[in-house]
Amino acid sequence: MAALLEIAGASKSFGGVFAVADVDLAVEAGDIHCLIGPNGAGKSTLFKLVVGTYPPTAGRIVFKGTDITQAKSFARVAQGMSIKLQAPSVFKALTVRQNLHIALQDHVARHAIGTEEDRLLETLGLTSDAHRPAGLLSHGQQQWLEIGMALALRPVLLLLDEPTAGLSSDETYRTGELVKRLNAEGTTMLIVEHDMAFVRQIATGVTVLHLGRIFARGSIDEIVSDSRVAEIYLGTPHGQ
Ligand SMILES: Nc1ncnc2c1ncn2[C@@H]1O[C@H](COP(=O)(O)OP(=O)(O)OP(=O)(O)O)[C@@H](O)[C@H]1O
Repeated sequence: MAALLEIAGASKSFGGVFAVADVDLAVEAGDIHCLIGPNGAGKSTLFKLVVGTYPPTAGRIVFKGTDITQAKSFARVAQGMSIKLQAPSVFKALTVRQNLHIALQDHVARHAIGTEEDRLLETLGLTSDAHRPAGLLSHGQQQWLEIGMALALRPVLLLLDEPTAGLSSDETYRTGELVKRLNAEGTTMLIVEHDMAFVRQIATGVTVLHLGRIFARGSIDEIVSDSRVAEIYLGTPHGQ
């Protein structure tokens, strides 16, 4: 069976400099696939090709068997793709429930919104915070709320860009448990991440990008025991 997401020979150049070069990557339904690599490796650019921020310079992106290489972002979302970007963008003055309401109102029948809000609050562990302004939540809780807003679309593929950035180790662990719970409920994930303990907690497969190209791929154990991978991290702020 074809992969849920297939990236084939994808490249993206900015003024002749390749940020992503000839990348092949398949994400199977049910995967939690983590994309790692040193600063400037091309992770964010590859993500942007998947979500349609811009088209690739070359190559193809196929989602659920449909070529979406030239499709606009909204069309990709309509087909079941959802993304949570790194920078939090919750409405801080509104309550947690109101934030979820806004995310849900275009996707769920009006009479079912309350039930869906309750379900998401429970999933996110935010039931007791439902009536608090989102701006008063901890940074971790705001990240979870944003994941909840991305889930309002009931995506089959959820893309998370560094979901643990700025989180405490406890919040990071809880984010990992949330990711695994969502995956068990049927959401496939592609996650850009730097925190290797988090990657170990969640990943079913790992791809390492370096200088825009696929450098290594495998299980987390294969990746962390690969001395070539250790070498490309040496001297970077994210050295593990
Ligand atoms: N819009 C752009 N215009 C020009 N160059 C860009 C643009 N976006 C990315 N680049 C370059 O492409 C390369 C890859 O950048 P990218 O942000 O994709 O890497 P990354 O792996 O996400 O890095 P980080 O972990 O630091 O976020 C870098 O050299 C970057 O400077």
